[in-house]
Amino acid sequence: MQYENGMIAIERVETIILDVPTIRPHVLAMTTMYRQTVCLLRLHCADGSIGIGEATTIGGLSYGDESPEGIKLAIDSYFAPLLLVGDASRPAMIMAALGRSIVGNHFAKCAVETALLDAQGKRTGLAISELLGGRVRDELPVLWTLASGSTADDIAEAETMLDLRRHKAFKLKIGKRALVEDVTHVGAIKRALGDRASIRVDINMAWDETTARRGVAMLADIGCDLVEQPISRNNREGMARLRALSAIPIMADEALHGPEDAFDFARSAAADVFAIKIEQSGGLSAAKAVQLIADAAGIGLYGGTMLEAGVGTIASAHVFATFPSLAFGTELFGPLLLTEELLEVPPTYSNFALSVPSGPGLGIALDEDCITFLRRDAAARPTISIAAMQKG
Ligand SMILES: O=C(O)C[C@H]1C=CC(=O)O1
Ligand SMILES: [Mn+2]
Repeated sequence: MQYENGMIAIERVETIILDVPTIRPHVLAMTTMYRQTVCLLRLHCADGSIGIGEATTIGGLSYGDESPEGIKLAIDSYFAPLLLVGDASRPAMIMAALGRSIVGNHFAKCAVETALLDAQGKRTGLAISELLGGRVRDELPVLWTLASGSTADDIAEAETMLDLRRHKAFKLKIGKRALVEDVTHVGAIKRALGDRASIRVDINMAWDETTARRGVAMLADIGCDLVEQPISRNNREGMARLRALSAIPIMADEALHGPEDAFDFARSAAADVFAIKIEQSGGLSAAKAVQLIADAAGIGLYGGTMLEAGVGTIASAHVFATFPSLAFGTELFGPLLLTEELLEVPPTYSNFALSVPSGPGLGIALDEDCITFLRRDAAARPTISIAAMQKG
């Protein structure tokens, strides 16, 4: 229904769970990923526009407090009734209404806001980055995570990425093994790559503060450039103490759940850098608010990922493209970790950067055959093989 007063109804809210294998096991302190599970959202609007959004987590519930299945349930049961009475031409009004009625659920809110802005962009002819105030860059530097679980394989992978000119900054996932073993692993990779690459580490909260104090000093000595979330997301004072002692920047990730956390981190001088994630922040506008707080406080910025597939990655890219300064680049490599490409035209990675699409909305289209193939609820999966699909 298109209302006489110009309101545009949302006629259908569609959520789909997709399971996508990873190209290799991805070893993090809290889980090893063999696949990525995506909750895909489509908002079918009365003017014929369809907005798409994505909510993706890492390792089900092992990283944060929302899971893809839980997000689907929340959207189907609690978001949909509110969306179905909303005006799709007023995304901010809908998001404010959702904020009043639904506590938390940041990942689900992010998927909804992405889909609303995608539809709004399609109907106005503007890219999401332009709807968010305008982009200041068309390309984003992209790092790669070395997390195969083997030092030799990680070095070989990094050499390949450098040869391909795809990545020249690498994040190593540590915290699972003993401290000295981890530092030896980082040191071996740094020695092998030398000045050709920037090496950073992500501990994913696996250390206590005492271990972190030793670990950060050891990492600084071997040429590591950045330490991400070394301790619990609940230990903000510990982060401030580590930051005060550290010779290299300390970055907050898991502890940052939107503007309120960002404000408190800035006030407590508890991080040098913020890893901004659109899902953890509670949506694209909330991520923008985190950026503004960081800029005002002189905190450096890094564009983070929840290892989203194409939709969430491009939504993040639109937001990060609006950041005036992005001193530490981004890690928007999610689609490259997956064996299947969900988009009709894959994201472009070249010269160590991701190109931000410029078409209306997200500027992307889903590959419907691939979605049909990957959806968990497919009654009968098509017999066509993935290899055959890739050949076209
Ligand atoms: O940053 C995280 O903690 C999660 C994620 C981002 C890149 C990666 O490999 O894992
Ligand atoms: Mn992290």
